[in-house]
Amino acid sequence: MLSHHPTTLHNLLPYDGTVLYYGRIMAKKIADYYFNQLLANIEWKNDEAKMFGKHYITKRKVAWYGLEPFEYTYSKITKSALPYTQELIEISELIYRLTNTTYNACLLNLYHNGSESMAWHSDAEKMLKKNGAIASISLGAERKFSFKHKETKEVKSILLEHGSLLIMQDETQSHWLHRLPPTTKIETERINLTFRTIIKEKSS
Ligand SMILES: O=C(O)CCC(=O)C(=O)O
Ligand SMILES: [Fe+2]
Repeated sequence: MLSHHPTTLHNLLPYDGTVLYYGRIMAKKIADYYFNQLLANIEWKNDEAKMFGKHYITKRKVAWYGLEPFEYTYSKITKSALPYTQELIEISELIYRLTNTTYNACLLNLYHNGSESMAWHSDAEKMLKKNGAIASISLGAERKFSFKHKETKEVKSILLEHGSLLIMQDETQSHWLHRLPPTTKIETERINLTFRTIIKEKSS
């Protein structure tokens, strides 16, 4: 079920990148189903980070899955991807049907409530395909999501609905930061899936 025809999608960003919000791409019942399945079946771990020689553990939980056991380094911690679960296979097929784009890995985040957030960053790690698209699926609590231009500091925000799809593509990661701001208004969980394309390192 596609709520918006692709030709009616408009770019949320005024320049230097493309962010397309597809809105809710599945019925509420289906979104509820995936939320519950992912909550139960994903190997959620507390995110760890090393900064200035200190070791931090976040309340937010994360998981890393892929079509191959890709190693992914974020917050200076390297993890090997687990094989896609049935739900990840189905959701990636749904994204393919809507956008005609494929991905080979998925980073998952579990925010227990509005106090858990993600700080300003861009997803431009070396192992990610340069200017490759990132497909973001949101399930559970509706949260605000913001973009900030690295030079002009212009901010654009959007509400990410239950069962929705957002695509970040083109130069977005080079010119814009994004974040999931904390909020005191949300007391329930949100799951986010970002499908990405990992490039294999050339063997020398
Ligand atoms: O939770 C979100 O919507 C965004 C997560 C994100 O930006 C990331 O995992 O890189
Ligand atoms: Fe991100």
